[in-house]
Amino acid sequence: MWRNIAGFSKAAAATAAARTHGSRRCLSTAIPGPCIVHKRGADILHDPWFNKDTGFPLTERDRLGLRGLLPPRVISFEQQYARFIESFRSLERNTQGQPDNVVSLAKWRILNRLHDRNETLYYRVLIDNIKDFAPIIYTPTVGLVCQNYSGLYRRPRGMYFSAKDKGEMMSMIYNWPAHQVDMIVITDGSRILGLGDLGVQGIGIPIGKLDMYVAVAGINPQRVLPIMLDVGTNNQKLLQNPLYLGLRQPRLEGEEYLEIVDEFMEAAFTRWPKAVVQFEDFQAKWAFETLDRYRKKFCMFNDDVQGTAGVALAGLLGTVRAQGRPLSDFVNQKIVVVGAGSAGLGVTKTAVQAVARMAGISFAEATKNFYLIDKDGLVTTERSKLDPAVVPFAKNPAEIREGASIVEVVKTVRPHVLLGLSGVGGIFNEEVLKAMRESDSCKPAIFAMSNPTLNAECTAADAFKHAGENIVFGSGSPFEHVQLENGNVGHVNQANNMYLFPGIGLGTLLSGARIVTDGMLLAAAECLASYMTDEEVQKGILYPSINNIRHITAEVGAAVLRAAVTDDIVEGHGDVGPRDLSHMSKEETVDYITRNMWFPIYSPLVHEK
Ligand SMILES: NC(=O)c1ccc[n+]([C@@H]2O[C@H](COP(=O)([O-])OP(=O)(O)OC[C@H]3O[C@@H](n4cnc5c(N)ncnc54)[C@H](O)[C@@H]3O)[C@@H](O)[C@H]2O)c1
Ligand SMILES: O=C(O)C[C@H](O)C(=O)O
Ligand SMILES: [Mg+2]
Repeated sequence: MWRNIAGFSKAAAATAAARTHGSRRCLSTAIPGPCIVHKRGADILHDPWFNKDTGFPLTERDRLGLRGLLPPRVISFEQQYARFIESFRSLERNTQGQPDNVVSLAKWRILNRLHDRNETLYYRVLIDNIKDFAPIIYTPTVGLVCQNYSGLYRRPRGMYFSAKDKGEMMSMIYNWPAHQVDMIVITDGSRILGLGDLGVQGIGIPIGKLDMYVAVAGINPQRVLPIMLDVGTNNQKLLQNPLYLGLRQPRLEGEEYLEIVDEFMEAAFTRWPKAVVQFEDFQAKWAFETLDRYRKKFCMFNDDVQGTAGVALAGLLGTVRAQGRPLSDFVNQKIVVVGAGSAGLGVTKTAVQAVARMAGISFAEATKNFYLIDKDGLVTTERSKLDPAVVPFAKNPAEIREGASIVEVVKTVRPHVLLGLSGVGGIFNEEVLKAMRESDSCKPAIFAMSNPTLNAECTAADAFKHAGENIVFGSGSPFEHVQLENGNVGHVNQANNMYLFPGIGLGTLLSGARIVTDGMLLAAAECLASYMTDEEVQKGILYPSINNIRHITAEVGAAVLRAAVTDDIVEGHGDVGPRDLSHMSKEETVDYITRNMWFPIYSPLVHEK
């Protein structure tokens, strides 16, 4: 058992993955409540939310005017499920030996077609097979999907607001057919994973993140909304592509840009005042600017800045535990962060704050053991035109020279941790990794957090091969565990914000918090950091298996909710008021959260005109 960084909450939650159920649209009951539908016949078959395909029982076929529109035999949900899994496995067999990209896109297509047809079955196969399917609907395949989006596009999903819609958004928002929206993920496509500016094609990211919200956090899929804010693109290849589906103009800048985002935020919160908005994959300058601009005004957070920071902090604390040292030793860890963008700066700032808090020193003093490297090398005070956001972390050039390379910094500093958020594949090369063998840590940690796979700073196999078999390893995209020469298995952690953003959104939503506070974000990180047992952490396992992600998400959601109560910003959710929330014990909060997580099962459909 260990105490967390703030020292106020208790350690490791049980890791047993409690399956969390909650019936469709009603709270968890053994028999699902009926679902009111305002359409009949073929219209129902074409609505993926209501459609049960061959699963419609005969009585429902009668009631809903479906008789004759389906083959006569009724197939059970379990049979439909098995049928889909079999077609997926057969696709795997039939594409063996084909290039990875071709196989990945084929898998994405088959899942996407199911999503378009039958949401209940889609989310059920996602939940039950999250380890296999997350890499398809999320990183890395989602990156490939975004790159090829204009060609893959078949039917719309989510909403598109473009620079041409200025002045119209307040009415456009009412075009969205669902009455209630709980979770919105928005991007402007300007920094999609490590793939750069993909313009309108970046819509794949909000779709993938919201799929995770449904599968992992149990957000009702009828209440999620992916948003693309198309303000143009600076990607010349896209601008020249005749099939490109976005605005063919350079990106708006300055006030013109902010006016578009302002207008969207006003429109969205006017229609759905209780929604939570997640900003995703905005280029650094707009990520920071919009976070500053909206975080006190709207219920929003930036996943790349804040979600990533929490996951990285949990990983950094886990690294200290993996060394067999007390958590208080975190203040002595030397940490090199490569990449000073929205993610790298968010991580560095949060980790420095944690050191300052633990050691009882100022933020400035706490930066001593942190080294920040960007595309021009080590950031020092000598650099001309220093970005104000990196100023607090700039080193004295007397310690190491301005612009020093990664390998130079690693050799000089002998860091405990080397963490990459640069978006540049392979920059933790053999020389850099070998230099980590001289680390002052008995268990050096390497986090290659950039996505997708080809943009990772190094592969898992190379990290264990060159940096040594005793390292702790984390990567943003999944890699296979590594068979080590010493007979052990080199564990690969997926250091990805997917372990936090679903719980942050869920806890915020179910508390009815007006805003997302630092206290809520810290609680999320602490919950993740304390989730693993000492025994697991000693083996280099810092995060739960993705198979347990629904469980950790409920725990994170509860931690976020309780922090919101502490910060006195909750307004309640549905029938549950702020007083009810504040009287819940920790266990009751987890129970409240899990009972409100949607779970895909067919409900009886009842037609109403
Ligand atoms: N694992 C996760 O959960 C997670 C979360 C957020 C972002 N990311 C990944 O992190 C990467 C960066 O995201 P971001 O939003 O910070 O991007 P960004 O564009 O804001 O920042 C990139 C940073 O990397 C630096 N850089 C570029 N080339 C470099 C080089 N050769 N050497 C050293 N530094 C270099 C840039 O100067 C910049 O500071 C992306 O690949 C993204 O997918 C991962
Ligand atoms: O999308 C991910 O997989 C993580 C992160 O948000 C990223 O931008 O890379
Ligand atoms: Mg992101």
